[in-house]
Amino acid sequence: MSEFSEWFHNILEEAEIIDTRYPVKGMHVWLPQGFKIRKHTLEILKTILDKDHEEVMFPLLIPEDELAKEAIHVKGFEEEVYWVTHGGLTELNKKLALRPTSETAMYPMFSLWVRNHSDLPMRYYQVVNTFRYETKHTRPLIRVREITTFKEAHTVHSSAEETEEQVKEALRIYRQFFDSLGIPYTVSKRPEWDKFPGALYTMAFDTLLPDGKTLQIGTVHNLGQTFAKTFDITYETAEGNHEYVYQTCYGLSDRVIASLIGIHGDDSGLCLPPDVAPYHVVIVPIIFKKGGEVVIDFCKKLQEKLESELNLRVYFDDRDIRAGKKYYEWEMRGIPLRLEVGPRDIENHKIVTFRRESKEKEIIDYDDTTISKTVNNLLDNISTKMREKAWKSLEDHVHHVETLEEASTTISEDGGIVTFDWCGDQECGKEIEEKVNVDILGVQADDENGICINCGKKSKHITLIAKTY
Ligand SMILES: Nc1ncnc2c1ncn2[C@@H]1O[C@H](COS(=O)(=O)NC(=O)[C@@H](N)CS)[C@@H](O)[C@H]1O
Ligand SMILES: [Mg+2]
Ligand SMILES: [Zn+2]
Repeated sequence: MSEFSEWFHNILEEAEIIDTRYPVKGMHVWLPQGFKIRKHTLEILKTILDKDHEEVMFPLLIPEDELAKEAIHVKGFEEEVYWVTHGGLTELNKKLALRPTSETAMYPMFSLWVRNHSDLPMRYYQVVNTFRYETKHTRPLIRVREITTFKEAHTVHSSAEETEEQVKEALRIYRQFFDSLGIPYTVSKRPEWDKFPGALYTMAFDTLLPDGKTLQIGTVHNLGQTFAKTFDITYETAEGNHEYVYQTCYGLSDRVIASLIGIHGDDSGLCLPPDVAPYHVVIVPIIFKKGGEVVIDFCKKLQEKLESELNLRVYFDDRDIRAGKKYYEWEMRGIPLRLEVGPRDIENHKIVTFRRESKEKEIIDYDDTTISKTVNNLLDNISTKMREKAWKSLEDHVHHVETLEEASTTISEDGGIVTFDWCGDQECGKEIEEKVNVDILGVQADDENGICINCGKKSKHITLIAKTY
C-alpha cells in the first residue's frame, strides 16, 4: 500500500520499461521492453477503433489565435501549454502552442471538411504525443509533461441524439479495451466543476491502484455544439440551410500502461496480460553435461510450433546462465507462461509449466499434437484469472456509507472508493470534498429516493468519492 510508489518506480527501472533520467522533467525514454508492451497495447486499441474510425495525424503545433478561440477551453489549458516562439534565430510573429490536446488543431480543418449531411458522421482518431506543463507532482506514466501515448478520438454528428449514441459507443469501446487488459474500472459522470474544458459533460473511467488512490484512465466528452459554433463547423441540410454540427471526443494515455503495471504487478515484479507481454511464452532448457543438444533441439522445435501454429511470441532462453537466474528474470519481466524442459522430461513425455500470475508449477503430459492447444488454453485462463483477480480487488475496496464520518474513516483506513447519496448541488458537493478531504469522482446512477449525506435534501445520485492521483 504505502510503498507502492517506490515499487512502481523500481520496477520501471528493473524491468527496463522507461528511462526517467532524460534531462527534461516529466519526459521519459521508452526502452525496448516497455516499447513492446506499449506497441501491443496500441495494436489492441487500434483494432477496436479501426472498425469504424479513421486514423489520421495532425501537426503538433497550434497557432496561438486558434488555441485561444474557445474561451472556456483555453482557460482550462492556459497554465499547461508549452509555446514555440522562435524559428531558428527569427522570432515568430505568431506563437505556436505544443498541442495539449488537439481540438483546436483539428476543428479549423473540420470546418473545411464538413460541407453537407452526407459527410457525417465523421469518426477520426490519432495516437500522438501531447504536452502539458503539469504543475502537480509529475510521476512516470501517470502524470507526465509529454504524454507520449495520447489516443484522442474526435467525432462529428448531425444531431444531439447521435452524439449521445456515440458517447455510449465510446464507453463500450473503452470497456472492451480495458477488459482485454484485465484493468478494472468504475464509470461515472464527472461533477460540473471537473469536466473537460468546453464540454457539456465528461464521463470518466477510474481504476484503483494498490495504494488506495484512484487514477483517471480514460474520459469521454460530449462537446455539444460549443466547438462547432466557435470554429464554424456547419453542414448544409437537404432544405439548403446551414446547421452547426454536434461533437464528441474521447482520450486515453500512458496511464493505461501505468495501470497494467501497477494493478497486475506483485513482489516478483511485472505480471503482464499475455496479449501485451513482449513474449507470451519463455522456454527454459534444463541442460546438464550430457544430453544438452537433445534438449536444445526439442526446445527449438517447440518454439517453432508455438510460433507457427498459434502465432505466439516465444523466447527460447538458451543463455549460458543458471536456470534459477532465468526464472527470476522472466518472472520480474512479467512473462505470463514459462515452459521448462529437461532430458528426463523428454524421455517421460513430460513438460513443466509455470504460470506467472498464480506462480503454480505443473508437470503435464507432453504430446506433439496437443501441446499447442494446452498452451493456448493456459494463456486464455491466465488472462481470465488476472482480470477476475483485479476486479475482485477493486470491488473489495468499494464501500457504501450513510454518514460523512463513515466516509472519512473508510477512506483513511482502507483507501479505495466510497459511495453515498448526494443531492448533486455544487455548493454541497464542494462542502463534502472539504469535510472528507477527498475528490468527488462523479455520479454513477440516479437515486431519487435517498437523502443527501451532507445536507439532508432529496438525493439525486449515487456518488463516488476517493483519493485520486
Ligand atoms: N499529464 C498527464 N499524464 C498522463 N495522462 C494524462 C495526463 N493528463 C491527462 N491524462 C490522461 O488523458 C486522458 C484524456 O485527457 S482529457 O484532458 O481528459 N481529455 C482530452 O484531452 C480530450 N481531448 C480527449 S480526446 C485523461 O482521461 C487522462 O487519463
Ligand atoms: Mg490535467
Ligand atoms: Zn446535499
